[in-house]
Amino acid sequence: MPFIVVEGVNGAGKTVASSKLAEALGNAQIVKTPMPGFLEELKEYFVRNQENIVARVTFFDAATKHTCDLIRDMLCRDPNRFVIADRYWYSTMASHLAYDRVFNGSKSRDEIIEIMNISKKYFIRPDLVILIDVDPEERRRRIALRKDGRDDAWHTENADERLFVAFKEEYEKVFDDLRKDGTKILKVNNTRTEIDQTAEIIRKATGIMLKRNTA
Ligand SMILES: Nc1ncnc2c1ncn2[C@@H]1O[C@H](COP(=O)(O)OP(=O)(O)O)[C@@H](O)[C@H]1O
Ligand SMILES: Cc1cn([C@H]2C[C@H](O)[C@@H](COP(=O)(O)OP(=O)(O)O)O2)c(=O)[nH]c1=O
Repeated sequence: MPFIVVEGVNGAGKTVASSKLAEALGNAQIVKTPMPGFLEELKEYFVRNQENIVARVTFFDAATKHTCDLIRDMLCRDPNRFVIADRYWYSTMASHLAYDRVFNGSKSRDEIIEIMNISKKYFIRPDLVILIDVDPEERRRRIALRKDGRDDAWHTENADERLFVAFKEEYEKVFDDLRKDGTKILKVNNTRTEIDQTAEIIRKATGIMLKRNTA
């Protein structure tokens, strides 16, 4: 039941890396958090809403649970299939703590952690979590190259480097906890490598860490 999560800030290269990894693994399916089509209008509302961070995190938590339920079904139907999640619980935790810090002076920090720790019990634990990192300048360059130029991690005109820095710092804390509970973590810096080089690093490391042949 191989379940892999790909995490990273927006523009890190999660989507590209997930599809390259799925290609290399063969029998693999990619899911997203939130899944396209999951309560889209509400998602748009909450993506714009930075004031009520507790309502926002509750929505994204439910979206993550929805993705998790799909993953469970997929893994039950075909135990040999790899499922790759482009964002998961860790995004929801880290992004909302970052939001709260930058926009609300960490007013709701304890509440976000409490909500997320309740929901954690319902989540399937991944076999491997891949964290893709990218330096700020390169991330800016890649975001600017996007068709609409939007920084879609935040979908907001208030998106700025403070959020990016806070998101990365919160990811680090989330990953410290993850390491303590024994989850396998692969950290890859995607700043100075070409897409195919990054894909190759991830393919090889995934094979070794999951003891699978990914050649
Ligand atoms: N190693 C790389 N070198 C150059 N461009 C990259 C690299 N990895 C990803 N990109 C580009 O950066 C952009 C963001 O990648 P994407 O996979 O959409 O990121 P994410 O899903 O994390 O937001 C895309 O245009 C992608 O083609
Ligand atoms: C999981 C999660 C995602 N998001 C955001 C990140 C994206 O902007 C959006 C997902 O929208 P989507 O357009 O589906 O993904 P992307 O643009 O990254 O390919 O949801 C949160 O704000 N909080 C969360 O907890």
